Amino acid sequence: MRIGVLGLKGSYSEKAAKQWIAKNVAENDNVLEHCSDIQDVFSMLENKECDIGVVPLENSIEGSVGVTLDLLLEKDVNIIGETIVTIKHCLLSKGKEEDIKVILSHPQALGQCRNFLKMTFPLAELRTTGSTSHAAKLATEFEEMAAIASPETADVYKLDILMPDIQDRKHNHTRFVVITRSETTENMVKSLKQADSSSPYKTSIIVYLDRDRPGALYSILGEFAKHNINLTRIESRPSKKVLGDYVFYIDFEGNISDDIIKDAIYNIESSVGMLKMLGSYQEFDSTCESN
Ligand SMILES: O=C(O)C(=O)C[C@]1(C(=O)O)C=C[C@@H](O)C=C1
Repeated sequence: MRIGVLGLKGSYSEKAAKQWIAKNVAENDNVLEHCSDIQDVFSMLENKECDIGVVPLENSIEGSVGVTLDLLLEKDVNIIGETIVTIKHCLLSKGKEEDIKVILSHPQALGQCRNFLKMTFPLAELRTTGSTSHAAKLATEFEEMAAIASPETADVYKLDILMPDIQDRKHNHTRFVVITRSETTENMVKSLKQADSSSPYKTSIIVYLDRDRPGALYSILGEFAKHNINLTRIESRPSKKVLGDYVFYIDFEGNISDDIIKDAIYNIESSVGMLKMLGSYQEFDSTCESN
């Protein structure tokens, strides 16, 4: 299987992909296709240059990854899995702490270390890169550059860990989703390792209300309440049509093959402008977390 991941060798997305493959993919001849940014993962998938893609969706400190949310709506893809990676950012460089003038990383990682950067390197220039591993690779070129990336990345690019654990909160987790082209979803899901029946399912949808009216969102949420379906996440994103117009990303417990879920979706679909079914997939099981 060809798996599109964000970033060069050593990125957190690569770690997420390996973690998910180990649990869910039976075949051994898997090839990781390293993409320079999140758009590239979606494009490679669309162009059939990979079979699945692994992209970051949300982080416990910085929140949603907007570009992933937008592309989940725009592209003809489904979610077939999720995984959560513990993020431990380090400051990596081949120079010394006092020499650092430029700090590079993915915008999400810079955001997760915002207070650290302001307190410790108030004068450093911050530059964004497509991934944390790309930042690490660039930092190998100049002693005055440092990258924010994982400790494993230090080994890959032969950089020193100047400071470990620099994110602003002790606990830092990123949730990644595994995506496929819609036309291959069914076969792809069939080819995965036999699911452990005890692990619960989760379903993700995107809803556009179309017409702003009192109680529109309330009536959608009411369907979930009426069917006793537990929501795990709700997030709004601009529709990009006019200011103040939103699409809603909703995750909830249950599988689209369950009758109560089908029933709730049927009722919601008939009262909204658009409903995109992203997919039902097994919830990440934190009891088997490997990192
Ligand atoms: O740059 C990477 O290593 C990534 O996999 C991207 C990413 C993200 O977009 O959230 C993944 C995990 C961390 O939260 C920081 C960056």
